[in-house]
Parts: sequence; C-alpha cells; structure tokens
Amino acid sequence: MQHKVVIFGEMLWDCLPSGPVPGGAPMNVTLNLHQLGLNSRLISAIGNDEDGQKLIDFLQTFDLPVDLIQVNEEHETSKVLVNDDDPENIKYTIVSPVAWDFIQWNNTISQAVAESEAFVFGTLAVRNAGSLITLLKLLHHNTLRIFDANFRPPFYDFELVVVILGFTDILKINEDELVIFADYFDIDPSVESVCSHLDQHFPIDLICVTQGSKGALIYKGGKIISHEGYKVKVADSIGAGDAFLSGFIKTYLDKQPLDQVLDFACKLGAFVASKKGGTPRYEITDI
Ligand SMILES: OC[C@H]1O[C@](O)(CO)[C@@H](O)[C@@H]1O
Repeated sequence: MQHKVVIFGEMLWDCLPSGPVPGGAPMNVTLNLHQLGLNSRLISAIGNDEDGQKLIDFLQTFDLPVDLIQVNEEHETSKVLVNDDDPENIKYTIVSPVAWDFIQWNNTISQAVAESEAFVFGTLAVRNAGSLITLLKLLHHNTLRIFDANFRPPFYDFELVVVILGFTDILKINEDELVIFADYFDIDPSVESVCSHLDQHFPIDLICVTQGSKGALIYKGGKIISHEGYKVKVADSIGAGDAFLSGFIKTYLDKQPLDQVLDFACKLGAFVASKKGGTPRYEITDI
C-alpha cells in the first residue's frame, strides 16, 4: 500500500537570476515523495493570479493531486528572491504577506491529516497568525508528526518553535539551526548535547541533522548514526535539505534499518543539489 503523507506550508516561485523555478520546502517535499511513489498531498494556498495558476499547472504535469491547495482572493501567490552567488549558501528574500500566510482550517484538510501516516510542517508558513492557527489545530491529530525547522530569518520565532516541539515526533534541523537551538537553550552547541536536551525535554523520538557537504546524522535513543554524504558537483543547494527529508520519510515509512534510511536520504539530497532548483523531475532509477 502507498504511504499517505500530508505536507503543510509554502508553495512559491524561487526567482533566481536565471529565471523563476517552482519551490517552497513543503512543495519540494510533496513533489519528491510523489516521485518516490508515495501518496503525498500539499496543504497550501495560492493567489487568484497567473503565478498561482502556473504553479498548479506545474504540479499537474506530475499528476500530483492539488485538491488541498486553497485559492486566496486577497493575497498574491508567493515569490522569493534568491541570491545564488554562493551555490552552497543560498540567500532568500521572502515577500510578505502572501496567500500561504492565510491557510484556512476546514474539514477536508483536517480529515486528510487524520487519515495520513505522516504529517510534515515547518516554520516559514506559520510566520502569520492566519496559518499558525490552522497548523496548531492540525497538530492534534494522531499521526507521525515531522517538523522540518527550515528557519528562514527573520521569519521564525523560537517561543513558537518550542510550542511546536511539544507536538513533534521527528525533527529535522541543519547544522546552523543546531547552533540556534543551542543558543536558545543555553547549552553546548555539540550534536550530543543539543539532541540529548531535546530528547529529554520534548516527546521527540528521532532527530536528523544535516551538515551540508559533510553529510548528515540520525540521533535516536542516545545513539548517533552518521553518514559522510555523497560528493556531487553542486548546481545549487536549493531544496537539498527538502530532498534529504523526503528520502528519509520514504525509507523510514518503509521500515528500512536506520543506516539505510540515512544513506538514501543523503543520496537524494546530493542528487537534488546536483540539479538547478528544488523540484527536478526524475525517476527513482535516476537517483
Ligand atoms: O521554503 C522557503 C525556501 O526554501 C526552499 O524551499 C529551499 O529549501 C526554497 O525553495 C524556498 O524559497
């Protein structure tokens, strides 16, 4: 049976100097999972405009269901200005407010989350109270809750992060976010200290930490499994973390051993880093 995963958050156009590409971490994860053969659906919002229609058209070229994507009459489809001068360290300027700042709760999205095997969310889409209220309601469902911190300064608030951590089963952070967590909790910024602190104070069962070109690790029950990553020629790092998370979700739900889960997550992350933008089109056999 196909695993059902629901993803909540932003969908947008990443405006690179070379032209616009579809993006947004939650949309990138949804598309990756779909291409990996899972039943993935995105809860998001576009404006009633051409940019929004083009995003829907793009998703439909993958045969991805778009029934949980709302059309907001008052706010535009999201655009992000991307500075890719340093391909390994991308800078994002995220226009505000936009349609996905106002994702409305309704029975259809609630039921989709209730029936899902996993529910994935991040911090950017809840920068505004409109979508935050909706996410907080959805977090009460009894499904595997996967939190991808995906901090996009200045759009995150650590007090809110702490609330969300209370509803998190699996957490994914990168090495920069690890330091932000350590600063907030006023603890040593090592992987061991941050992960064991989170393990002790929150209901989190497993933590993934991505470390850019140095690879990634999984922390579970006091043990760390690490992977040195796959070396590729980086086109840009847009969506590499999203691809890592997608590879993790697929193999984790398939109940593969954690070292293989980590290996596939690293492989997919590296594969997407070797392509331009966060939403390349591929077959599983290409990875
Ligand atoms: O979601 C915020 C930003 O992060 C990315 O998803 C990459 O992880 C970009 O596509 C987007 O502009």
